[in-house]
Amino acid sequence: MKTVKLLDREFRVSIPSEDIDNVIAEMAEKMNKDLAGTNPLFICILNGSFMFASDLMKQITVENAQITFMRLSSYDGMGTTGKVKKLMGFTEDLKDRTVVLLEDIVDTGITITNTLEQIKDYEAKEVLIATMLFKPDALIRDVKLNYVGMEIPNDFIVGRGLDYDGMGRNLPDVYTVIEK
Ligand SMILES: O=P(O)(O)OC[C@H]1O[C@H](OP(=O)(O)OP(=O)(O)O)[C@H](O)[C@@H]1O
Ligand code: HPA
Repeated sequence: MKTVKLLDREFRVSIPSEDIDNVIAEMAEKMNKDLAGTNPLFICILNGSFMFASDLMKQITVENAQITFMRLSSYDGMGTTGKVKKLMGFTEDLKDRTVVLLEDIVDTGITITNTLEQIKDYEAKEVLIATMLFKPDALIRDVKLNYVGMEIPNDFIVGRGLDYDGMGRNLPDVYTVIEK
C-alpha cells in the first residue's frame, strides 16, 4: 500500500492520479459542449483548486474562455472553522457573464455557498459550480453542483491540490488519512 507521512499523520493512496485525470477530461468535454458561445469566465478558488483548474483549463476549447482567481480559506488542520476568510479578490466584471466557479472539493459546502453569497451582487448572468471532488455525506448546505468529477466518502484527504496544514498539495494522487 502506497503511503505518505505529512507532519504527524499518515495517509494511504485512495484515488490514483489517472482516475482523476479521466474525470477531469470528462468534465472538460461536457463543459466544452455546454458552454459553447457563452464567453465563460472561470473563477479558480485558491489555494486548493490550482491543480484542478490547471488540468481542466488545458482541455477547455470554448472560444473566449477566461480564467481569474480568488483566494478563500476556512480550514484549520483537518476541520472547517465554519468561517470563510477572503484573502484575495478579483477585478473582472461579472455582469451578464456566465461564471464557472472551480473548486477542488465541496465538503460541508460552507465555502461554496459563501462564495455564491459574495458574488451575488455582481449580477452575473448565471453562476455554475464545478468541483473535482464532492463528499455528499458531509454536505450541510443546500447547493446545486453543475459539474462533479467524483463523489468520495466523508474522510479527510490530501493531494491533487488539497492539503493538511499546507502539506501534500503537490501529490498527484489523492490520499486518505489513516485514523490512529
Ligand atoms: O465545503 P467546505 O467544507 O467549505 O470545504 C471546501 C473548501 O475547503 C478547502 O479550502 P481551504 O479553506 O482549506 O483553503 P485552501 O483552498 O487554501 O486549502 C477547499 O479548497 C475548498 O475551498
Ligand atoms: O478532506 C479535505 N482535505 C483537505 N482539505 C479539505 N477541505 C475540505 N475538505 C478537505
